[in-house]
Amino acid sequence: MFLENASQKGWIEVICGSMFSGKTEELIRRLRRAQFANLRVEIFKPCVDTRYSDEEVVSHDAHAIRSTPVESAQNILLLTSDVDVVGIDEAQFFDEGIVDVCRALADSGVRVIAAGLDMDYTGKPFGPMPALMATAEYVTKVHAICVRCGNLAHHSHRLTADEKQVMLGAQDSYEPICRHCFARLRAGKE
Ligand SMILES: Nc1ncnc2c1ncn2[C@@H]1O[C@H](COP(=O)(O)OP(=O)(O)O)[C@@H](O)[C@H]1O
Ligand SMILES: Cc1cn([C@H]2C[C@H](O)[C@@H](COP(=O)(O)O)O2)c(=O)[nH]c1=O
Ligand SMILES: [Zn+2]
Repeated sequence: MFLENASQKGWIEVICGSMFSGKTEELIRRLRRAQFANLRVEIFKPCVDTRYSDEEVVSHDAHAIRSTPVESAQNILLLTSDVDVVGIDEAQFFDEGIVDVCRALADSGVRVIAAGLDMDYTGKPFGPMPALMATAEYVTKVHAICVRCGNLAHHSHRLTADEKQVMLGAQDSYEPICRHCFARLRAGKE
C-alpha cells in the first residue's frame, strides 16, 4: 500500500521478479493511481527494449502506458525537472548510473517506481537490480506460475541456445519456471 499523496515526499519502490510475473502490470497499476491523484507522472524505459512498442510500456497481457525511451540513465534526470512520480520499466537494462539517478530523484522529493528482472536466464543477478533493491525503501517481488509444474516461478528459463545476457523476447524464447524445475534443467534431467 503506497500513499499517492504522502506529506514527506521522495522514495524508491522496486518491483522485481521473473518474466511473466506481473512486474509491468503492477508498475502500470501504481502509475495509473498516481495519475488519478493528478500527480505529474513521467515513465521511462531503455531504448533497447523495442519488444512490443517503441514508445509505450506494454505488459504481456497488452496493458500499455505511454513512455519515453532513453539511451542512458542520465537522460532521465534531464527529462524530470517538474514531476512528482517517475516510473521506470526494464530497469535491468540500464547502466549502474540508474542507482544514483533514482537516489537523486527520491532525495529531491520524487516517488520513483522501478520494475525489472532480478535474475537473468542463468539465475545471476541482473545489471543494476541488486543495487537498486538495496537502495529502495520498498521492494516487491512478484511471481509467475511455473509452466512445468504450477508452482510459483521466480526463474526465467531461456528456450534458445543464445548465451548473451541480453536477448529480447517473450513466450517465443522464455518460460517462467520454479526453483525445482530450474534445478532439474540445470542437472540435465529434462
Ligand atoms: N506462466 C505465467 N504465469 C503468470 N502470468 C503469465 C504466465 N504466462 C503469461 N502470463 C501473463 O503475463 C501477465 C503479466 O505480464 P507482465 O506484467 O508484462 O509481466 P512481467 O513484466 O513480469 O514480464 C499475466 O497477467 C498473464 O496474463
Ligand atoms: C531472462 C532474460 C530476459 N531478457 C529479456 C527478455 C525480455 O525482452 C526482457 C524481460 O521482459 P519482462 O518484461 O520481464 O517480461 O528481458 C534478457 O535480455 N536476458 C535474460 O537473461
Ligand atoms: Zn516447476
